[in-house]
Amino acid sequence: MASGKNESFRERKQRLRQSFIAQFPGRLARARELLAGLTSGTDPRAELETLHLIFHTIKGSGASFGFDSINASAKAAEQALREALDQNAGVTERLILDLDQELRTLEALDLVLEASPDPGPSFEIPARQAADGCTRERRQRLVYLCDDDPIIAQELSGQLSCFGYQVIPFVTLDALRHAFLSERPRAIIMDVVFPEGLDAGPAAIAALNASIERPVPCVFMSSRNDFSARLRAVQSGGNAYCAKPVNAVEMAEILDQLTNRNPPEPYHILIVDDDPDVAQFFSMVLEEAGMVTRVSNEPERVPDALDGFDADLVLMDLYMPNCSGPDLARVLRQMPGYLGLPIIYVSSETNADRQFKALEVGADGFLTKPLAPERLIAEVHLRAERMRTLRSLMIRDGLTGLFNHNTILQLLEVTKAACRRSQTNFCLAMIDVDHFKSVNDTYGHPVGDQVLMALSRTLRLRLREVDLVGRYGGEEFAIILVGADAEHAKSIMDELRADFAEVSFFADGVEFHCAFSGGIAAYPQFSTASALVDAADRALYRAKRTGRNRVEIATNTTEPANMPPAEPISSGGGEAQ
Ligand SMILES: Nc1nc2c(ncn2[C@@H]2O[C@H](COP(=O)(O)OP(=O)(O)OP(=O)(O)O)[C@@H](O)[C@H]2O)c(=O)[nH]1
Repeated sequence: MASGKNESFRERKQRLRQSFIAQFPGRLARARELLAGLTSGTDPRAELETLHLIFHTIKGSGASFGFDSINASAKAAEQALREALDQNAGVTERLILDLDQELRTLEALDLVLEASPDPGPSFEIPARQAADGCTRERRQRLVYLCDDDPIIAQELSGQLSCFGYQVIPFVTLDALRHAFLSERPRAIIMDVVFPEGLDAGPAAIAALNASIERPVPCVFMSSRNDFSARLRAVQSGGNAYCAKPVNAVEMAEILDQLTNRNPPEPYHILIVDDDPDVAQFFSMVLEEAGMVTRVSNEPERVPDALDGFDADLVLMDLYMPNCSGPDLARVLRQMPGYLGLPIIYVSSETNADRQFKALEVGADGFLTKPLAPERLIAEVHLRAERMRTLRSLMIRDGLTGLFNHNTILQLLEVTKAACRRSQTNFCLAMIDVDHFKSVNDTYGHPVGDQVLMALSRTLRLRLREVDLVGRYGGEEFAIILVGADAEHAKSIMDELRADFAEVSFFADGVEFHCAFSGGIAAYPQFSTASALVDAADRALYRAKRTGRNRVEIATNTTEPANMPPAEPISSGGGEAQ
């Protein structure tokens, strides 16, 4: 681990420990004061609750900052108070004596002495996500493809280049080895059977990887689909296996995963803890692991903190003044949008019954303090990842991976509200594949699906991160271009249209191309979501009516809303365009 980063983490941790040490006497004094007034107080239960919270916090924070000496006494005091509260036993002499004794032990501690030197973190925090994901996404990635059949090698390389990969085909293993020595590719696509032998492909990959430290990701492709071929491929370090004939769209998806084309958005974690030092400590650990955090020390502020944060997960303290973790979880569960938000308690509460009770209100897990940073990172990562997967299933279209119909409409509303506030332009573009029925009728539905997947990939790859792309339905797509006026949006869509028309599709040995038409409606000329959709749709139909393979801008004039009759697929060369 780089020492600079490690040192700064240690320094910040040290600062939080110092803050804990500085606050420790004050917390004990407050406990002493409450203890002295216990027998004469007007609301002994409330005072017992406050005392319980103080000892609980001391125990949890102390453990988090590595003060083991605090644990036994704080735990004993907390337990005695918990029992008194649970049994409604009130303030007994025994309880006061026990608390007094534990408090004396704590008051006698010298944390300053104990605190130095700081042992430092005993863990490695994974490196931050690279921040240049967007630039990298647009850069072409070098891939080697080796197949002794020159037609397959050329065809597949050509198709994959439409998906943003620079694919170099080789027809011999020797040529591949030679190229590998001079420049390392991001991935290799490898045939299995070569003139050298039935397993020559996997053997060559195993040999190449044996000579380097980090193996290059490899996808095997073969007309052999038997178990032993797949086993050999796995044993040679293959990451994926495609049976021939290879589908270029699927292969592109595999390459995306292997070359990490779309680095994931960092996880967004909200930390709720009434102890600012503990909250800061968790925040520091998670941010060092590349996550984005927001901290709230007051439960009543949590809804505001969640607003606009797009949290993947909430880490929540169990005992907080005025509003416990379970109460807060209940409040959130009753608010629109937070029903499925994962809530994980982080507490030094070890009693299984109380943990279970806290979970019953709809929380998702319990992490017990003290919590080693690497465990905190792993747990948060795992749960946030699962949340993302589930959420993605709900908001994305299964075929293309784009936002589904409902989601893109919701995003249109959200964009409109944000752009109204910031007085920013945006456009809605609706596009529709031309003569798509003919593609299905001529080449079959699965080939039609490939066209839709290829179009969605073109949109995802070429548009900016801030643009939002959804499958509006069937062969129609909706794109929200933030910050663009109508003319700018038209030039972007025209460029995309030209790119897409270049993509070669192959079916039954026939090459064909597809095109799309588009309609653009600009905000604030059309100022509601439904007016935008309506206007973009009408402009789209004008584009269809006036020849297809073109993009039109919506005007305020009334236009006919009916689709023109679809023309039959053009003959000659199998062109669907
Ligand atoms: N393969 C495939 N086809 C789909 C899907 N969703 C809708 N379709 C087909 O898309 C076709 C749309 O055809 P039409 O609306 O007649 O229009 P078109 O042939 O694209 O002609 P124009 O839009 O007038 O250029 C229909 O045949 C639908 O069955 C899908 O998910 N996959």
